[in-house]
Amino acid sequence: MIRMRELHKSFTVRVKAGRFRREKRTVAAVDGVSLTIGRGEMVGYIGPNGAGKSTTLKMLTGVLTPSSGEVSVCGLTPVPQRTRLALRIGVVFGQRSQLWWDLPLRESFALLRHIYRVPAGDHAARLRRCRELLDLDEFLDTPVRQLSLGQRMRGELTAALLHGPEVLFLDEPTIGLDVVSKQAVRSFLAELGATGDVTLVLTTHDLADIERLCERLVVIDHGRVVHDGSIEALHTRYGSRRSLVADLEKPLPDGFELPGASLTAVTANGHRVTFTLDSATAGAAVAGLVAAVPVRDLSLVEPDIEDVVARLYAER
Ligand SMILES: Nc1ncnc2c1ncn2[C@@H]1O[C@H](COP(=O)(O)OP(=O)(O)OP(=O)(O)O)[C@@H](O)[C@H]1O
Repeated sequence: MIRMRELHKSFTVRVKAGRFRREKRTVAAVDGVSLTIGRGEMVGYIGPNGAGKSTTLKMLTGVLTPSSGEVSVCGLTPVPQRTRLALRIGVVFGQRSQLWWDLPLRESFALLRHIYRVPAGDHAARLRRCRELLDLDEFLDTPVRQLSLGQRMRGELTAALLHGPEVLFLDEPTIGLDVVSKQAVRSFLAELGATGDVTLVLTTHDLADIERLCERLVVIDHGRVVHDGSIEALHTRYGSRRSLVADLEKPLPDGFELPGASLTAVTANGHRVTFTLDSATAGAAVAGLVAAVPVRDLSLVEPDIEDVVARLYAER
């Protein structure tokens, strides 16, 4: 559905060199990305600020011409075949709007139907589904400029889907949304993905989006792919470990050691301890702990994707 081969995009920028001089410098925003994304995949495309995510999406959607390399989406070459491509893809850029600010949402949707020449029945069915799943009804007649960010984002998602695209590109779809709106958007996308009809490529700095939605995670840094695989593969590669958190009746005896685990945190009163499980199984660690000291409560904490991604970014 999406193919990139040795895709490059460079920008020429002028930088200050001395008091009066400016020098031309070339920034390789995307520096040899090769990826294939199949029909129905949900792919998280992440990376630190300036990594090249938006530039990649702009090349995939026909906004920017690549400096070199090949790109195809739905069998089309995005820039020269942009008009045909627009009928087959949906795009949501969190910071930009595709709606008409002065029109009520309902009228924006009606205009889009005409622009994309969507048969009335298909349009009505898709809109009905979005209204239900994204709770649009209470603000369908409000001009877009008066919508809250969360309401507008739900409108943007609907606008991107009304023509029935095969691929949906989302750039930071949950940025700035409150917890409830974020969950509404995520559940909606999860449901959309579950149908297997839409291929979804999502960039985000909110890793909860990825955990909830994407089986495949592509990490890009300095314009290059540094990881391509599942979240589990990322944990395995970076040696993420689970932790055992225990509330104790009294502090641990001096010099206490748990084989195969390391003590990583102790509260000031010594009553809450955290062990990272290196080679010990959770069962063995719990048994070792309860044999040494009376335990009030225990929990096992899965490795945090934020931690592993922070380590990956820091390493580079
Ligand atoms: N139009 C442009 N002109 C010059 N340089 C640009 C332009 N667009 C992007 N860049 C540069 O290309 C690099 C990649 O930018 P890009 O916007 O793709 O990053 P990003 O991964 O989307 O970052 P963020 O997470 O901050 O949105 C950056 O160094 C940026 O300054």
